[in-house]
Formats: sequence, structure tokens, C-alpha cells
Amino acid sequence: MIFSTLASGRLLCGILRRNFCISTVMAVNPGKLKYLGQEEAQKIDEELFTEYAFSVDQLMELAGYSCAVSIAKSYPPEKLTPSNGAVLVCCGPGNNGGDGLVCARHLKLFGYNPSLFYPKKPNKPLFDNLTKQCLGMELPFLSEFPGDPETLQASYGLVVDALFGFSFTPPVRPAFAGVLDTLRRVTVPVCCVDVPSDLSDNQKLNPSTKHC
Ligand SMILES: NC(=O)C1=CN([C@@H]2O[C@H](COP(=O)(O)OP(=O)(O)OC[C@H]3O[C@@H](n4cnc5c(N)ncnc54)[C@H](O)[C@@H]3O)[C@@H](O)[C@H]2O)[C@H](O)CC1
Repeated sequence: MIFSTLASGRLLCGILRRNFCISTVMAVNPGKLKYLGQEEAQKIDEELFTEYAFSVDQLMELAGYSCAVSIAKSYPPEKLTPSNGAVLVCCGPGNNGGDGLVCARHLKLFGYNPSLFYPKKPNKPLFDNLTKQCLGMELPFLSEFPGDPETLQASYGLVVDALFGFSFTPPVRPAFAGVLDTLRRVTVPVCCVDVPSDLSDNQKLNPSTKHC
């Protein structure tokens, strides 16, 4: 699990490291943690697909599950304010968003009350299925994003940022600009899948941002 402050540059926790190495490394010595750059992580993903024949579904399930486990270890539901374990999972239009849908499902099983904000679902079976699974677990999908930080944190004790991962190309387009702006200003923990979605704009990173 990684929870550390970002200094500079685009850092990335790759699927391989996240699922196969991190928990071991962190259990032994957090100082030995190694961050992957965008290109390095993409190469590892490519290797997992080609050389080891993993499917996207498999990797996504591992990624989302790992994030839920990390969150449960660091922010147990009973320690969140408000105390009902309410979590807002913000999902973007790519695979990073898919990780978020998986994460939400596992968070529910871990005793949280996740709600999803998923404004741009791709029209592909993978995302249809992940959405169906969340609906089947009665996870609410918000029709609108809570407009300001105060409204958001009155209802949710933690945010999962699964908006963009290693394929994000700045600057953010208007459809998501307001969402990122609000996430920069909330004071509740923001746990990011892979990288904070506004990492290209380091000066404005929310100090409460964590990444897993
Ligand atoms: N390698 C894999 O297949 C896996 C990756 N995992 C996770 O997926 C992300 C990377 O996924 P990808 O679909 O390549 O991209 P993103 O989710 O980062 O986003 C692409 C999505 O975002 C749109 N977009 C890009 N730039 C902008 C912008 N400036 N403004 C608005 N929108 C933007 C773009 O059009 C696409 O729709 C990786 O980080 C992992 O988290 C899985 O874990 C499993 C396998």
C-alpha cells in the first residue's frame, strides 16, 4: 500500500508493483518503495498482457480490490466523519474508472457505503458488466456531482479518485474540470487510484491527497 506525499513529476503505481510487490515491500521497509514513471508502468502492463496473458478484467479486479484493501487499512469506516462510512467514488471514462467501480464494490463488502459518480461510461461490455455489478449491490450512482467541497464533505468521509490514470493528457477537458477543482479543495481524505488525476498540476495538489 502506498500513502505518501508527491513531490514532483508524474509518478505511477503500476498494476504489477501494486499487486505483487508493494504489500511485501511496505510490510518490510516503506523506504524501499519505488515509484514507476508513466512509460515504465505502461510497459509493465503491456508485458502482463502479452507475456503473461493476463486479461484487463483480471488486472482491473486486482487493482480495484487492492485499493479497497488499502483504504480499509488506512481509513476504517468507523473512523470516517460522517460516521456512516459514506464514500464517494469518482470514476472516469477509461480503465482507471473501471478500477474505481471494482473498488466501490469491495468497499461495500468491507462495510462502507459507497456512492458512485460516473458521468461518462464507455459503451463496452466490460464497463456495462462492472456497472451492473455495482447496481446489483445497490450502490447509488449520482446524477450530479456535489458542486462544492462543503456539500461533498457534509455527506462523504472519503473520496476515491478513479478519474484518470496513466493515459491522462493535460489540460483537463471542461467536463471534468469542475470535479477536479472540487477534489483539490476538499479536506476529507482523497485516495487516488494510481495517481491523483490532477498530478500534472502539482502546485494545486490537495494536501490530503493519498494515492494507492
Ligand atoms: N493497462 C490496462 O489496460 C489496465 C489499466 N488499469 C488502469 O487503467 C488506467 C489507464 O487506463 P486508460 O483507459 O488507458 O486511461 P485512463 O483511465 O487514464 O483515462 C483515459 C480516458 O481519459 C480521457 N482523457 C484523457 N485525457 C483527458 C483530459 N485531459 N481531459 C478529459 N479526459 C481525458 C480519455 O479520452 C480516455 O477516455 C491505469 O492508470 C490503471 O488505473 C487497470 O487497472 C487494469 C488494466
